[in-house]
Amino acid sequence: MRLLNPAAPLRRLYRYGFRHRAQMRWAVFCSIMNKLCDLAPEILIGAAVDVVVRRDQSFLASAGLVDPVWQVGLLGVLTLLVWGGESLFQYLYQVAWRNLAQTMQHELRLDAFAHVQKLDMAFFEDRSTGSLVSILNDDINQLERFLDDGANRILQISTGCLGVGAVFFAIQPTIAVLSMLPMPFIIAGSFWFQYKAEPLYAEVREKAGLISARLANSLTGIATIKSYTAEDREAVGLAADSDTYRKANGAAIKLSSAFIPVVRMGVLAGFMVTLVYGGWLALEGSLAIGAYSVLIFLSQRLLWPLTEMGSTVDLYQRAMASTRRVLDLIDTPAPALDQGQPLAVADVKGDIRFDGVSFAYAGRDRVLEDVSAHIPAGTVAAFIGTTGSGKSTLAKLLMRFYEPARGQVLLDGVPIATLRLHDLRRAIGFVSQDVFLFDGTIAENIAYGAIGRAGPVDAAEIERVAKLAEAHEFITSLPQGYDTLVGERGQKLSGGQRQRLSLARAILKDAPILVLDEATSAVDNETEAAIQRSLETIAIGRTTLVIAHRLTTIRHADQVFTVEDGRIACVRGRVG
Ligand SMILES: Nc1ncnc2c1ncn2[C@@H]1O[C@H](COP(=O)(O)OP(=O)(O)OP(=O)(O)O)[C@@H](O)[C@H]1O
Repeated sequence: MRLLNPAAPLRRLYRYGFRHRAQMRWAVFCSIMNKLCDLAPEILIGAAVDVVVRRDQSFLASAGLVDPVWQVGLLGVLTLLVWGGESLFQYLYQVAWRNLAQTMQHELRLDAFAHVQKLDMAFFEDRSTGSLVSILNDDINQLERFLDDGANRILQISTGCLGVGAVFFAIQPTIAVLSMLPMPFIIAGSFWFQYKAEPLYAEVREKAGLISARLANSLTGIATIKSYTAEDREAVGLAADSDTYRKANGAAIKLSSAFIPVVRMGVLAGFMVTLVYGGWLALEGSLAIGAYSVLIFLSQRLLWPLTEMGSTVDLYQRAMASTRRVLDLIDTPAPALDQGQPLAVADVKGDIRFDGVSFAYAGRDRVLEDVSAHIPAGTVAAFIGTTGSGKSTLAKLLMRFYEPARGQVLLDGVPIATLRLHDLRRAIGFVSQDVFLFDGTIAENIAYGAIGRAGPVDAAEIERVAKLAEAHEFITSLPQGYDTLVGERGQKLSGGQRQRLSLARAILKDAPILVLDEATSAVDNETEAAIQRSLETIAIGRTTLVIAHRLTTIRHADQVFTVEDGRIACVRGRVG
């Protein structure tokens, strides 16, 4: 049962690529035809020897073509045809396999990425970005390497064995049986190798993922590394990870390198039988010289390709270890974004109710305990409280990044758990505590807020929301203005500038609910006061949740909820 396991990812891959089966069959056909054409010259050489030695007694003569000159002529034409056929099918199979590899790689990458985007937050918290990038990129590339060449090689080796075996049996069954005796051992050896190599390659891929994770982590935190002069420490960390990768590969290399010499000894045994026993038969006159030369040439073609089995199986194992990782990722259950009750954003009033909500992050103690809060439509609610008390968690539950363990969150009286996830999120403009900007221009980052909206966003609208977020002034003072590139994660901007762009983006979204989690914590008092004035206008007609530490931020709130240790400790009315 265990030995069948290595084929499982291949079967899964086949099922995955089933829609391309016509292309796969064509590629398989071309590979087989190429191999058959490739084997034919040896038979033609044998026939040529047969013609010149036995002339009008030759095999071709017995087939009806008596004149040796015509026999040689026919062999010439056949040689031309099979060489032409070999070249043609080589071209065709290469194009077919490579295109198939490109198509499947492209689709796998897109499907895997689309699926990863749907997975819930807890999934990402348990994995590093680097290791996911390694699956989405390196592992998918491994698959391309196998489909480019490995699949064709496996087919050609099998075709070679079957084709040559058939000719052997037709010419001299005893030699066929004897020379093929090592084959079961070689095939069993290949399975044994697969069995041994599978966990080794799985480990190699896992270690490769760890290196990617470390590199991504270190490069993201480069400023911290520099400020703590921790370059050497990071280099040591990478050296350790790289070393475990090297060692994991070392174990695989040891195994795969032993495979070819062992196979070669089996091959040699088969070849010796053909050479020596066939020679004796030819000397005795019971085997024609032409047939003997065909057997000698073909035994090479039969057995030597088996030495390639090692590298092919090696390539296969590496590819399957990667395929397993990619397909496992695709098979990870994800919440359905488009299931549930539809919600038209235009119909959302914005009445929010937390009803006896309790929640704990996976493996942690309770963060929220029986939280109940009602935020009527169109009002501003502020959440204050000590750091780590659970304020952001409330906002995340409203966004349904997580599901409560007990209780429920309701929007306009409907439990949000029953709503279509995408619709719910479209109804909320969310400025999270850790601002994230994409590598692109300022205008592109603001325009992100209009995704999903019909029609393009014009420059005037971007400018309008930037003004409301008090960002217009600093943007226009930059040499490229709205076309300024913000750098990865917006690192070419200050913290306060990033926050204002993130706010502008959320304002552009124009959602009936606005959640501001420490949205102005990094701007100065004067700018914040200006933003507050804008927010007062923006808040009209929508429900606003403000999470803040500064009292000035929540001055105009209709209600203030104080969160302490995961509970609502106090509710007050308007403070401003
Ligand atoms: N993804 C997570 N996994 C596990 N624990 C988490 C996670 N996010 C937050 N926590 C924990 O949950 C608790 C509440 O966090 P939360 O971010 O809601 O606090 P907060 O009140 O918004 O704090 P702050 O005012 O510092 O922003 C904290 O103890 C935190 O350590």
